[in-house]
Amino acid sequence: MDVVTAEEMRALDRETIERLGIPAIALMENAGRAIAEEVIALCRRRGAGDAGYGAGGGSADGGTRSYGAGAAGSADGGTRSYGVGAAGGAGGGLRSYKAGAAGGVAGGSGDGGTSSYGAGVAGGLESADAEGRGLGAWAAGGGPAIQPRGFSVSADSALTLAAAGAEHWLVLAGKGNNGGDGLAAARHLREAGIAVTLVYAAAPESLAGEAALQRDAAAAMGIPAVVYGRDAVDLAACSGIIDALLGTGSAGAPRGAYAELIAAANASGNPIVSADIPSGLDADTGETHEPCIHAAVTVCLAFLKRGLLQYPGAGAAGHVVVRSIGIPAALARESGVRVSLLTPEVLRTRLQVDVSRRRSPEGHKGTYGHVLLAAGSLRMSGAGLLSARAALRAGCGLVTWALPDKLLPYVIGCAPELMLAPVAGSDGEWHAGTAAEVLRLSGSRDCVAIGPGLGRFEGDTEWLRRLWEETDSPLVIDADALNILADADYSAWSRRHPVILTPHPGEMARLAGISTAGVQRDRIGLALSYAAAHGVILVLKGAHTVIATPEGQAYVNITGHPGMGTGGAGDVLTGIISGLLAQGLDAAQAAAFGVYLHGLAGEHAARKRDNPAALIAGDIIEAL
Ligand SMILES: NC(=O)C1=CN([C@@H]2O[C@H](COP(=O)(O)OP(=O)(O)OC[C@H]3O[C@@H](n4cnc5c(N)ncnc54)[C@H](O)[C@@H]3O)[C@@H](O)[C@H]2O)[C@@H](O)CC1
Ligand SMILES: Nc1ncnc2c1ncn2[C@@H]1O[C@H](COP(=O)(O)OP(=O)(O)O)[C@@H](O)[C@H]1O
Ligand SMILES: [K+]
Repeated sequence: MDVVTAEEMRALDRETIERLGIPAIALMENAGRAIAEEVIALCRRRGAGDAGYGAGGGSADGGTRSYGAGAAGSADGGTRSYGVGAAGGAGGGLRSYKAGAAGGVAGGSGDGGTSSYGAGVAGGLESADAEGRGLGAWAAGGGPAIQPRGFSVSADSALTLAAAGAEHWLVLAGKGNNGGDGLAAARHLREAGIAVTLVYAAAPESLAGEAALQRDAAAAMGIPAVVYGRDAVDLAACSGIIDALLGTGSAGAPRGAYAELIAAANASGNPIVSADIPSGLDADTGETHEPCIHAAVTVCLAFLKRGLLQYPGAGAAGHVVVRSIGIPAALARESGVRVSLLTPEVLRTRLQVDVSRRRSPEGHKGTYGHVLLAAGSLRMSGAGLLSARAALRAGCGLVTWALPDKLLPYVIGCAPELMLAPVAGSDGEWHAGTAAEVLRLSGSRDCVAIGPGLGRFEGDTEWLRRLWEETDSPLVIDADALNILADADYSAWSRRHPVILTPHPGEMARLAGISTAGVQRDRIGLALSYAAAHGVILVLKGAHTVIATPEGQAYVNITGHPGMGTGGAGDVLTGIISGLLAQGLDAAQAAAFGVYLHGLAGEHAARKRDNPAALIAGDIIEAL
């Protein structure tokens, strides 16, 4: 699934309208319809008493694929493959992305529009609803009790709601195309029997283009409308709010009526469904302006926007559903969009990773590679142990752990599967003179990982430079080895094999020479620019870890759990990536798949505890 900036989205929009000839109003209609369907899905879930938004009914849409990324996301045996709706329907290409914390399989909206009677049914509520209405209408019309062969009738299950009369939604409409999307949604909701009132943020006469057409269509249907600042509006007096104030055309903090409506909507306590992005969010960076909508659901149109994946924006967006609106998905790649969500599909198709981690029937330990780890010091020997054990669990054949010799007696037996290679360090610390020994050990290894628990020592820059320049295999650089790099001007260091850097935001700040807040402001943008400038694979850790390649490709991971914020979790990641490298994955594959597996293991580990706060790094290894 591709992830775009606002500018890329505008270019894709133009391309669709101008080159493919798909009218802008058609895209807006599709957007409005999609938003209305998601509002109805939310109403159904609420009717079913589901407070979280992750447990809706199944999908009747053959083209609907849901991707669960919540803490207790879809339990699919750990493969996280897409859930495909049971029955066929129209409307292919609809994809949803679930980022909420609530469990369950994300419920797509049903689209039984072209299905024959009784087929194309969604799970639970939707099917009963669709059939019930269809029968009722038929009977009321006095038609035959038995349908003639070859003739079929069905209600539009996507737009049917059993208790529609209990709902009244306000549509907050800005004067741009985002407002136009909201106005189109209002008509579809009205068609579903839901009461709707439009709340214009600006004088309706100021709307232009397609948004003005939507304004006129809504007026022609007699949908009631008020103008904020001119008419009295009580945002608490409704059952839900569509936020169609600002989208990707938003610039800076919301002003005037927009700001007041956003604040009032948040204060109303009503669920808010945002069109495309929550108003007040920077669509590119994920920064939230003051004020910013706190949405229950965001119906993102056509492609995921970067801001919806980056915190705090990802938090403000609630449950994110990406809906296709008629812009061909393939256009993104063709137009040079280089950021994608790290899904199993992306791992398989774009990164060519064998996600099954299949073993050859005739394989042996030599088949799966050998990791050399230079890590651990007196006070942080556990970091090395965690990395080494994680590398083994990632499936590599052998792991040799090079460590200061004083530590040897203490770690012998901790992990009998490991090979230990003591180097000079009678005080339990690393020394510059060990470079030659580490280099010798690295000679017959498939990759080298440096850093967890390493500590700093005199001459460490020159020590790292030698390993950087002379090891004849891919390198993974973590923890204190990153701090050594940050203090060195390593741009002149030569390197023949790929390097993977795995900084957390604090380490990234030191590497980039900016503040940690500066790192978090636009993680995707920073990861891309740093990786390209320094010719490294960059793994910027934290919630929604970003993996960026020197060639300008980035992947955003959504596996993981807040319980993973615990000492040593990063050491485990270093081990996993190294273990995958040793098995022959290339650097981008190992970094991306390693991050993905690490997050997945964190989720599994969190589920095993009574409370995920109890999670410790070793649990992640055991859950691999
Ligand atoms: N493929 C696409 O890109 C499509 C986009 N659509 C929608 O169009 C949106 C983009 O529409 P627009 O480019 O018209 O822009 P927006 O509708 O996001 O906002 C632009 C309007 O808001 C005002 N504005 C901007 N920043 C403001 C601020 N900080 N405070 C107050 N007012 C502000 C501007 O003066 C302008 O009138 C998307 O987010 C999406 O919802 C859909 O119509 C379908 C097609
Ligand atoms: N809220 C979160 N959601 C997902 N993953 C997280 C979260 N918090 C931490 N992690 C993951 O846990 C790991 C922590 O790494 P790091 O900060 O380097 O820990 P340490 O240095 O103690 O090993 C990273 O891979 C990070 O992405
Ligand atoms: K919006």
